[in-house]
Amino acid sequence: MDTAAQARLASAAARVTMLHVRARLRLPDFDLSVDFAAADEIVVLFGPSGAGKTMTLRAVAGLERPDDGEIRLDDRVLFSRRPRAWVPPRDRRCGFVFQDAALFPHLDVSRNVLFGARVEEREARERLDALLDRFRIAHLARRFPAELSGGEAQRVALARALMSDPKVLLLDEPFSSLDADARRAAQDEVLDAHRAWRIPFLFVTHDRVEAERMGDRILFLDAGRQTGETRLRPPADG
Ligand SMILES: Nc1ncnc2c1ncn2[C@@H]1O[C@H](COP(=O)(O)OP(=O)(O)OP(=O)(O)O)[C@@H](O)[C@H]1O
Repeated sequence: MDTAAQARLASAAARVTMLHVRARLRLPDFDLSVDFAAADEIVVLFGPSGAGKTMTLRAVAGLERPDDGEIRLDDRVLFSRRPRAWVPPRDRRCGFVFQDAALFPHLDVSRNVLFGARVEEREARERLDALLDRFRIAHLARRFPAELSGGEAQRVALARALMSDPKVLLLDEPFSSLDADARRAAQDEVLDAHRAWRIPFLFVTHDRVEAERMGDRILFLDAGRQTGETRLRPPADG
């Protein structure tokens, strides 16, 4: 990768960010109630189907409005019940990688990634090239989503989410449709990206092996409640 572009990606990553999530959300069957913080680490949200993992990510991204609580990135309040505060999703600086990649079918790989851009065109082009390179998808730049494998599509989704220079990355069971080999490769890709970006990653899975492979910390969720927490790796210095 071009060294100037690499440095630019890395400098965006150098900022230390702390995400604070305290949210209560009324759901049809139970109240979701979560209270945790994430530093520049990978926090896995782990639990059975319907536990509230996706809803937690959606609340952080601003796709759901909690009934109570506060969500904060460093000092910036994204949501608060009292006093009232609400930052719309597009201004939250949260990258989101969905279960099925959710690429725009009518846009090629380059345009899908560029869609996340928040900067002027020349800089966006430079970031695009660096990200295509980093995620080994430069040779796929002109292909459309229907012409990609599942693993390639998720690499494009990851590049698109990071294109916006997010302060937090949300990943909702991103690899559940991949076979074992592709899944392992994709997990390595995310671990590698986390080492470079050093921002909080919230990673949802209901696969125990994946949770232990990916997480610095695992938060256990069941029927909307946090039922426990395990730290797998010590916090990074500083
Ligand atoms: N759009 C919605 N409107 C109302 N309730 C919903 C909606 N989406 C999900 N729920 C409910 O909220 C609860 C939490 O769902 P959520 O999708 O967060 O679970 P999850 O832990 O991510 O599960 P899975 O592993 O199956 O994706 C469930 O009881 C679900 O039925």
